[in-house]
This record gives sequence, C-alpha cells and structure tokens, in this order.
Amino acid sequence: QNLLNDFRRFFGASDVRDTANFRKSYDFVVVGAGSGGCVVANRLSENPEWSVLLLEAGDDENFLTDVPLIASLQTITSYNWGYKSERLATACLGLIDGRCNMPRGKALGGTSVINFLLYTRGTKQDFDQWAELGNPGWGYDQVLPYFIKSENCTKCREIDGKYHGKSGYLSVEHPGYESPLVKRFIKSGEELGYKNNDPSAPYGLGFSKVLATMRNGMRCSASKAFLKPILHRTNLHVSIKTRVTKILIDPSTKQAYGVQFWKNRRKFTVLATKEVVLSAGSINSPHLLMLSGVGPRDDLTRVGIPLLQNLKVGYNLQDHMAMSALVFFVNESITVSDRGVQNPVDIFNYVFNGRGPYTIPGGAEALAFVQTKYAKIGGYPDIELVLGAGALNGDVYGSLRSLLGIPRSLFERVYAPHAYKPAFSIAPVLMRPKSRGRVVIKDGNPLHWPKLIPNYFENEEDVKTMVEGIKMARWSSSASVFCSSAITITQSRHFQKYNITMITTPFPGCETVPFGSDEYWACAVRHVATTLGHQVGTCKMGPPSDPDAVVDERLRVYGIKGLRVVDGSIMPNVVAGHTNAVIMMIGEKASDMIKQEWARK
Ligand SMILES: Cc1cc2nc3c(=O)[nH]c(=O)nc-3n(C[C@H](O)[C@H](O)[C@H](O)COP(=O)(O)OP(=O)(O)OC[C@H]3O[C@@H](n4cnc5c(N)ncnc54)[C@H](O)[C@@H]3O)c2cc1C
Repeated sequence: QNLLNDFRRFFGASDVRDTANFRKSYDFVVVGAGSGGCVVANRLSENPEWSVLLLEAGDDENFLTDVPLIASLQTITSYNWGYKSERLATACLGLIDGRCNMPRGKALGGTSVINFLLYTRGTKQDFDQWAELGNPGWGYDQVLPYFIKSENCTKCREIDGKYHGKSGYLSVEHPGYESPLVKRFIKSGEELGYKNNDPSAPYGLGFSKVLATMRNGMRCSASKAFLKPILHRTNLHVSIKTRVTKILIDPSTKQAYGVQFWKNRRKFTVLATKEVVLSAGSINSPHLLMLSGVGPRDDLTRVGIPLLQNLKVGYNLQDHMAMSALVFFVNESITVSDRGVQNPVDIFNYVFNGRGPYTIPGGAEALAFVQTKYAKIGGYPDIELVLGAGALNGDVYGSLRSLLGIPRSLFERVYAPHAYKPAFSIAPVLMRPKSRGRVVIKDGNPLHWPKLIPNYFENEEDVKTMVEGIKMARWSSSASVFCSSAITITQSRHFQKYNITMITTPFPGCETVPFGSDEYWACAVRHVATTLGHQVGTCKMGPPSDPDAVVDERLRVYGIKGLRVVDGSIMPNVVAGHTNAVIMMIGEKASDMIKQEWARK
C-alpha cells in the first residue's frame, strides 16, 4: 500500500495538504522539514492550542526515494541541493573539478530522504563531552530518553533492548537481506578483539549488523515518521516548494517576528507570535542567519547586510570523511552490483515482500567502530568501518560515482576493467576529525549559494588516522608491502575462503608514490576520500563564555529573542556515528524545552 502511494506521488499526487493560503501569523514558524524540523513540527503541533507553519523548499518524496539500496541515486535528482565545496589544497584533489560534493536533501524529510538510512547514535562520550563543554542537559543520560522516545524498533533482533524504543514514530529495522560477508566481517572483528554488539548501546567500540530507518523494507524518512501520520492536525500547515529568504528581526528589540519566503513566484511574509525555529540544516541555517543580519561582522559588512548580532555563524563546520574507493574482489558471486540486482526475482521479492537485496541501506551491511593507534580515549572510536555489499567497480550505471564525484576518467582507468568481477568494499570513516571548515556568505542574494570551505584533512592527524583505518580494512598479504602489524579485516581467516584481492592500479595523482605504502594511502585519502554527508556544527551550541557559540544550551540564538536553531548545525562536536537519529533526538529535546518555556509564560 505504501509503495502504491509513493508510486502515485511519483506522478504528482501527494498526500500532503500543501498550504498556499497562509494565515497572517502562526504561533511557531518552522523553517525546513528535515530531520530536525519534522520532529519539531510534530511535537509542537501536539498542542491543539498552538498553530504551526512548516516551510520546506523541496518536494514530497516518491517511490524511488523509498528503495534503500538505490539511496545514492537520490543525489543526482532535484532532491539534492547539489552543493559543492570550494577547491581545497588538502582534499578531493582527484574528484570532478577538484571540488568535494556536499549533498544535502531538499525534500519533505530533508536529508533523511537522500541518506543511506543507517541508524546509529554516536557514543556516550560524545554527549558527555557536549555537556562538559558547558551545555547542561546534553549528557548521555539526559539525551538517551529522547532517542528512545523517537524510536520504534519492535522488529529489531540483535539489540540491547533497554536502549531502544518500541512506540516512537521512527521505524528502525534490520534489512531483509544478508550476504555471507556479514558474519565473516563480524567474526573478523572478534578476532581483532572487538565484540559483536549493539552500536546504539553505550559500549563505544564493536562490530554489528546494520540497523536502518526503514519500515517494511522501505525508507522511513523524517517526513514518513513524524509528518505523514499527523497531517490531519488542523493546527499544522505544511508548505512545500517554498523558499525562505529571510528571518525578520526587529533591529531595536532584537525580536524575531516572522519570515519572508517565496512560493509559486510570489513573495510572502508570515509572522510568528511565539518563535521562529530554524531547521534548514548545517549549510542553509547559517546562511539564513547571515542573510538576516546574524553572523560575523566582517562578512556581513562585506556583503552589505546590516549587522544585528555579531556571532561566529558558519564557523566550526565538521563532517565525516570516508574512503569509499576501496574494492575487495572475491572468488564467488556473493556480492551486490548494479547488474546483479536487475533480476526479476529480487525485484519481485522487494515489491511484494519488502525483502531481498533492495532493502540493503545504501548497500551497507555491517558497521564497526574501532580505534587506531591515534585514539587517545579508551573505548572512544576514531574510525568506523562500513561493510558494503558491493563496490565501485560494480557501479556501472554511475549513481555511486556521481554521489562521490569520481571523474569518468578515473573510473575508466581504475575500476572499469574490473566491472564484472564480484567485489565488496570496506569504507573507513574518520569519526573524530580535527579539521574545521566554514560556511561563508558570498553576497546578499538569498538564492546564491554560500561559499563552502570544509577544510577536510587540513589537520595532518586526520590523514594519518584515515591511513590506519585503511590498513585495518584492506587486504594484507604476508609477503608484500601491504603488511601491517595489525591483523586486518579482510586478511583474517574468516575471509580466506574468498581469496580476496585488491585493485592495484594506483589512483591518478598518486602514481609516483610506492603503491600500498602509508604515503600512498595518504595520497589516496587526499585525492578520493569523500564526505558521508554529516556536515554539522555551523551554529555551535555553547555557553556564553564560548566565543564561538551561536546558540545556548536551549538552542536560542544569542542576542536574538524568539529564534532557535534545531538541526545538525548546533552540534558542538560531530558525534562518532551517523547523524540522522542524533538530529531527531535534538528535535525531540528542543520541542520539550520549547513546551516547558511557554508553559511557564
Ligand atoms: C548522502 C548522504 C548519506 C547519509 N547517510 C546517513 C545515514 O546513513 N545515516 C545517518 O544517520 N545520517 C546520514 N546522513 C546524514 C543525515 O541524513 C543528516 O545529517 C540529517 O538528515 C540532517 O538533518 P537536518 O535537520 O540538520 O537537516 P536536513 O535534513 O538537511 O533538513 C533541512 C531542510 O531544510 C530545507 N531548507 C533549507 N533551506 C531552506 C529554505 N531557505 N527554505 C525552506 N526550506 C529550506 C531543506 O530543503 C531540508 O529539507 C547522510 C547524508 C547524506 C547527504
């Protein structure tokens, strides 16, 4: 039934009552219907006395966005804002135009409509550290109830039940397919001394099968979870294809009192009598603040926007970089490729049973949170290893390449000669990056992109940690340059049956460095590592004493009344995990704070 509804939506039908007749004012105006915004719109409109307007630039989802395996396809559609970074001297050197793709969702559901559906929460240390940085209420024990509140994990098997919810809006489940690689990956982890445990429990390190934000094998985006079930509420108005261009702030009182936006080529102004909640994500939230006069003095002066509040908006950009370019060949057809899943059995199994390889979230089957020799705090992962059921060589139709920004010439040279060989991947992800980037306003036109300067791998230690992660992931032959002291995953006896080999064609730009040496992998990281799309931190939460803080621990913008930021941009530090569930938790907690404050007034 869900798939049929989605199919209808593909041809323009939508079950969202798209508001085009706006009231003059609402109690709350929420900007952006992403992972944070959908939760806030839901929880605030639980109070029938309050009117809520949710404004979203993108469109409703369709049946293609539902299919977990083809997640990477979404980034070549209009559901992606399509951002690219400036050219960097330290990263993305071998990618198209020497720039990094920075995908962000533009849809009802935001980035949760184009993401890879992996459900993780970060570690206990992440949140305890947020609290230690001067953000009371954000320690692990305080945020855990909000993760549980959101979640419905009734179908989950291999979990530690006390850390999971069973009655929340967000459906979480295991994929309806498992390749033989998964068990071997987990067994290899045990050989390395890691437990097979639930990554949502506070253990920090370990190997596990993936959990995904799915319902019966279909994507459960923030919109499916938190909006679709409550569209009958008459106090909630939702407007899609609506581009907010400014938050209105009274210069004398510093009170946010409404928003300006475009819809159907018409300009509107709507007032917010209680609060404006900015949930436009880690690139657009800081951009909108700057367009509205809240940001770094020098930048706003440069572009001619009158300064209302001088804050370090757009600084502290953090992200997770991944090395998704590693390919491990196996001698049996046990992997998943573009061509492999075209068979009618898999298609039938998915459409009618919600099972089979199409339910693998973005192709990822298992995760490992591990430590390299650079990790300083015991039990705190600095690398994640993501086991992929397929690899770049099998991406013959090019959706994964497009997501990553891999040039055709690189693909032809390195991968195309192996297009038909069964292969899987293990992508090391840098969990605790030290490099920090920026979102910088380019000019005063709200429709122009800001400049994105993520500074990936500016800090040398980030590269070294990634190299260690690669060495843990990659094949190692006892007689070759690949040797490392650690037992590597694919070298373990559990994988021996598959006689694993790797591509040995060097990446363009790294040909002169001895293949397989640490220097080679460092060069590869700088050339072809890509973002996982976990941009956070650009409206940093922190105490008044923190000169970099943009919002306080109740997510209120410093110096401006009636304005909160509720999305990934408030994270002071990126968590050692994927960010979607964390941002939903932020939405849950923020909604409670808003309710408490207005109950007192
Ligand atoms: C390719 C990719 C894969 C990912 N995979 C995973 C994963 O497997 N697991 C995981 O946990 N996380 C994953 N993430 C990250 C995760 O999905 C995001 O961190 C999260 O969804 C961001 O939530 P948010 O609320 O901060 O912003 P968003 O969800 O991006 O929401 C912001 C919303 O605001 C809207 N908006 C912006 N500007 C305006 C404007 N001016 N007017 C109106 N509306 C506006 C946007 O269109 C968007 O809908 C992935 C991200 C990407 C890009």
